Amino acid sequence: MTAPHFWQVQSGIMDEVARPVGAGIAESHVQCPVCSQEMPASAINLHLDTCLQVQPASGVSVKKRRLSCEDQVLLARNPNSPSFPLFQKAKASEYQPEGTPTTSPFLTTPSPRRTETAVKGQVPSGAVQPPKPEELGSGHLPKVGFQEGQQGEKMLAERLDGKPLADKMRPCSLQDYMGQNKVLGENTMLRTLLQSNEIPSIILWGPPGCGKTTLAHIIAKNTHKNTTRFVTISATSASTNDVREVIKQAQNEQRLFKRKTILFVDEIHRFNKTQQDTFLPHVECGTITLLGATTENPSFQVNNALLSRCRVIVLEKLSVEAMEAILMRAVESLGIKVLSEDLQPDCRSSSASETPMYVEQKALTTLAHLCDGDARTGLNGLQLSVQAGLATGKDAPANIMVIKEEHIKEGLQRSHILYDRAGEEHYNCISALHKSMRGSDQNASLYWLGRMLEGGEDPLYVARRLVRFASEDIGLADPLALPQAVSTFQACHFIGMPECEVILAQCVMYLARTPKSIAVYSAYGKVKECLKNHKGPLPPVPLHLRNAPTRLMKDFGYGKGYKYNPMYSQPVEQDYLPPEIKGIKFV
Ligand SMILES: Nc1ncnc2c1ncn2[C@@H]1O[C@H](COP(=O)(O)OP(=O)(O)OP(=O)(O)O)[C@@H](O)[C@H]1O
Repeated sequence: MTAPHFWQVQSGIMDEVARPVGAGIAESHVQCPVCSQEMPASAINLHLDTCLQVQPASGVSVKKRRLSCEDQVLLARNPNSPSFPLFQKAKASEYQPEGTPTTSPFLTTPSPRRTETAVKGQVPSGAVQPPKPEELGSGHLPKVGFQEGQQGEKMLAERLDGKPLADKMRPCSLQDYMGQNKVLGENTMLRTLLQSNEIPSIILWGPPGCGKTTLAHIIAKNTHKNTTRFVTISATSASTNDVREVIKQAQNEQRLFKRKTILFVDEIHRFNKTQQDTFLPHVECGTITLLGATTENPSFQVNNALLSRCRVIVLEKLSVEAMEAILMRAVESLGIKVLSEDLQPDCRSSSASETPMYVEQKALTTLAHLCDGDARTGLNGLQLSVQAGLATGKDAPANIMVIKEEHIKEGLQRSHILYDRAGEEHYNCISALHKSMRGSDQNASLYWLGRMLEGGEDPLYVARRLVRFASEDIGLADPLALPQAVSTFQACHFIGMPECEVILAQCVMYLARTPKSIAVYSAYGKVKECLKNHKGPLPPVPLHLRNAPTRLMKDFGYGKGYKYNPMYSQPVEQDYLPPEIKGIKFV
């Protein structure tokens, strides 16, 4: 049986290889577009690899391309294996050393149409350009030697040009992936799975810059067999149609080429529930292995059904030690020398044309502390400092540039405080503030207040929480707390930031110091509980407690027998609760 022989022009989001439509139904046959030989659909992939190396098809340009890490790993394992990853994140593009043979037949320049229709934010892996200096990067930059003088300086500038240093330094292997020992150390579930090459669907949850995207790429590379391909999309830019297209392509790949798809969805929490639902059946049946990354608590942001089909791996902020190792690797790759405290820069080798660059060890340590476990912030801070050093380097004495602690601090001018006003950190910090005030710890209370305000929190949000606290945790132990908190809210409303920070601090200290009582809060809780648990219709309001504004109501007995307390000099014997719940105590 001969399969139809027209070439399907797929939408560009995933396509770089034209392939026969209709092939693959019950061991159908397809015709090789290069040598016209017919063969089972399952064999076309391997055949094309060999065939195209022998005789490239006319009209199919077999261009040399920068290989991604995935390709390199794949080729190292099996130089003849087909390789046509259909997505490649621009930021993950990797450096292909000159002269490395490219054996994949499908590494072609995409048609303009395909490029145009590419998923926003994605670069089809066929979008091949010769490597530009700013794109060089496979997690290791070629080192720059200062003995090359101004040329070395120029090369250093070029290395720093273009893509951010953090992207260029993205590790390709677990050896260069620092920290996260809790999830990647010996005998951890993830490491065992990686070793066994069997990867389930995973949600990587962690703060920005802790290495979620990087780890997903490493996982994909690790499992990259002939039978797997890696596709990435970002939930910030991909539409529902893009998701459907990815799934359709994954199904085709499964059906025609028996290849599974590992789909990396960055910022998966940005997809709405419907979009997340789209993945469900395909994750369930194994067409797609989902690797999702999120900075938000997945229990709130990821569909429960999807969550139950994935393992959640929690990544933490990178430790200072891990950050130091990451920075050191970048510094080495850039050819910058590290200056420990007792060492002086070596001027002897610098001629008038040379501008060697050094970085103080102390500056690196400070940067590792300041970037708050976010490797991207750390690497970009380093990049800025080096670039600033290069810009002013000409004036440096003896043509030596030393990056000092103060340069690093300037490079990190923006607030490095991690605080996501819309996300989990917002709730974590307000909870910490509430608990510190409850524990009457003024110091801690002020600290958490500062974390929020300096991170850009809305002061009125904090003020509203203080009003609530004044009642919930202080209540009648200090009835002045509530007016204090309400005044604070009003004052913040009048004045705004930054002036209102001291007003908030004053109120926080007052609330932390003052005595606490939850009597009101818990009593009202019991009332709610009583109403919720009441079986049958709620008891009517006793007649003597009812108001009787009309004659008819009076005739019905409303208000009858009510004892008006001010008329009595003695305490009045009277029931105020319905007889059905007489004697119940809330206080
Ligand atoms: N554990 C790590 N080891 C080495 N480098 C790392 C590590 N984590 C992050 N990096 C560096 O930081 C950069 C940013 O990391 P990555 O994109 O993986 O973070 P992320 O957690 O996905 O962040 P975001 O949530 O903001 O997308 C990487 O390109 C890499 O250079």
